[in-house]
Amino acid sequence: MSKNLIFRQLIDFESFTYTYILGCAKTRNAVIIDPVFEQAKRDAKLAKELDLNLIYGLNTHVHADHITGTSKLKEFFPAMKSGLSGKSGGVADKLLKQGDLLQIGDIELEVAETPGHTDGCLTFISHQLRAAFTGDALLIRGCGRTDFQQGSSRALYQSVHQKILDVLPEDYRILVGHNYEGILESTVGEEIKFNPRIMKSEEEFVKIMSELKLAHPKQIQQALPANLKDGDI
Ligand SMILES: N[C@@H](CCC(=O)N[C@@H](CSS)C(=O)NCC(=O)O)C(=O)O
Ligand SMILES: [Fe+2]
Repeated sequence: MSKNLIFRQLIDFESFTYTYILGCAKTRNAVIIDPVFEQAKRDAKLAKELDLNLIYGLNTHVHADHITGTSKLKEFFPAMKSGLSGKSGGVADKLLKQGDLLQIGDIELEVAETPGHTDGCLTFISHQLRAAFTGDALLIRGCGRTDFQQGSSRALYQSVHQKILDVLPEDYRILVGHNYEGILESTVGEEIKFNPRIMKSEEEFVKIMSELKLAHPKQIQQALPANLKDGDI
């Protein structure tokens, strides 16, 4: 990892959400990706202890299973700008799209649109960290469900292949939105070799996804309306 980067992964044990802080060691500016409302105090305390100034709070998508911490974090970092896909239907300080580059001190974060789990899913790519923050589009040995929020299995299949697995080097880290089995991260090469859903043909993938039959997330009724307003509850 580049010496100029500060990187932390945090977990919310209620929703098994991973939150990431990526900071520039020189300017001390930092971004937080997918923070959770109930963990905002913890995240802000850690950022301050690391002498980091959160300038962006990004959401990979409008989460269905927890309320985002982006609005709450502004109580601790009033100048922080939230970011969300312009195609999500939600509000944020910065509406992001394919190809946007976010500058965080000396760190650059590239925005890739990866719809399918929701129509406004984004993946954030850091070439300095050699990592992709995939949200729920690509999970470790899995992928996001496609049965609500304008989900589309075909769109997800194309997104994950065309924007992540077919184009990024095999050593790039895959930093996901959730893992329910305690696995922290993966790599592009590992997912190409072992992902049992996405490495099938598109037709097989569509069938697998239609047969998942998962229960809806417990917090979906509160989470969706709150997250469309940036977690401002
Ligand atoms: N049981 C959890 C929700 C589990 C779930 O639906 N996870 C989502 C990501 S959060 S939108 C998903 O896409 N899962 C795919 C999979 O294969 O597990 C709860 O009640 O919150
Ligand atoms: Fe999700």
